[in-house]
Amino acid sequence: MSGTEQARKMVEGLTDRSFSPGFGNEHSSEAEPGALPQGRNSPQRAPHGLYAEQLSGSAFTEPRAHNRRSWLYRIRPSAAHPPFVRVDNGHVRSAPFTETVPDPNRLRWNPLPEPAPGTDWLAGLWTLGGNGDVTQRTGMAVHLYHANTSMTDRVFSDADGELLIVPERGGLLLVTELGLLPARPGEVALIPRGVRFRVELLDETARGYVCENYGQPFQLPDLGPIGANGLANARDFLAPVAAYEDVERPVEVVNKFCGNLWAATYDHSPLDVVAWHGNHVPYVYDLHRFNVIGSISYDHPDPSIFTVLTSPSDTPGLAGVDFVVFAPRWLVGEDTFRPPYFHRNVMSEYMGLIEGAYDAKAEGFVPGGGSLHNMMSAHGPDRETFDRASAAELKPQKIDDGLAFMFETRWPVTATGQAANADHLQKGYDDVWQGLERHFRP
Ligand SMILES: O=C(O)Cc1cc(O)ccc1O
Ligand SMILES: [Fe+2]
Repeated sequence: MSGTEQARKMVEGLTDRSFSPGFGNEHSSEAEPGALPQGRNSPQRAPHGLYAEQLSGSAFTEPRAHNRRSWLYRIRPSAAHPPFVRVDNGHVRSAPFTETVPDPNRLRWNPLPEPAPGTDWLAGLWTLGGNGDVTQRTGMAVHLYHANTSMTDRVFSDADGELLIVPERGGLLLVTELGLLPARPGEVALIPRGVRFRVELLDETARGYVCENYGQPFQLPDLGPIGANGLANARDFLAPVAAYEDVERPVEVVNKFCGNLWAATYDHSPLDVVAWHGNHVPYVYDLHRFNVIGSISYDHPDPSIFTVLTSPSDTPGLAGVDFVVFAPRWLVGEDTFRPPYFHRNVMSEYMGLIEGAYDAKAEGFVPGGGSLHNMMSAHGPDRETFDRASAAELKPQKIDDGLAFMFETRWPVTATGQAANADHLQKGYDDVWQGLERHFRP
């Protein structure tokens, strides 16, 4: 059986009981009866001879509402490993991004080229740009991936931040310390800072996007006057249940630490957590569950209304990074230019397309590609979209042929050298706004 078939079989075996729902919950799970200690975290001898280990994602002293940690009960402690040594960073880059100067121009890329045979998810990870500083735990990076092979006897963890994975083509099976999470195009998965995982492919190739968030963990946005329900509902986020592997053979553990990749070979799989409890957990979310709220009178609402997850910065209301989705919805605005308006924003916007088309761009913005509109850059509908939307008959219209998203950040995104010089960087993107004639004739 090929790796892909095996991964598919594992996913077919998953049921509703293979997931623990809720956002930010205290989850608990055991893969063997009695493996999870009751009434305490650190008994003198953990059940079944397991080792207890705490993994924290926040300082111990942070307010309870922000406090994140999980207790893992594992076959061997993570500490049992030889020294980590530097390995090639491949196409992975980190903040501070200094290979190019921040560019005020509007940039747009085609999808990543085909990977060489035998490229796994980590080898296929390619950094487009970002901001902040990994050592200060501020900012974010935009990565893309294109892979054709499952990770085998190697796992990855990121000390620099959490990873929001946005598959665009091909399903993934994330085999994590806390259990199994499938993530297909249209779903997003989050791996918390420091959690080890392996990516197996459910299809021949896998392509997608990753937001690496160095800052405060993503949380659900406050709803304000929207009320107690809406946007992404907490119950639709799914954490895994405990599932461990008992593998005694060399496994390479790659750790991204302060911008570089380091590796140590364990003599066993570190995905050996038999039971766990806590709230520092991976999760998956189906973007089709997003409850889209918009204008039912007039005007195009600001895209903050489409926020799925937000990573607050130290200034209230000013996100280090927001994850925003443009999901199928009805447009009913009267006397309204319905697509995104022309704008110059203080926030910087990286946009990607998961399927179909985006309502502000008639062509050139394709699934697997992406655009970067840095702070204050002028953008909005291309000429074709402007002409069409200005003349359209305003009957109720369903936008149902596209799923686009945005990583929106308070700091400008500086491109990596490989992104600024990529063959797949589109030439002449500015032209989409050419030919917007003057109509004003006083
Ligand atoms: O297409 C964009 O540029 C993103 C965007 C969408 C929108 O509906 C309003 C403003 C905005 O920046
Ligand atoms: Fe924009």
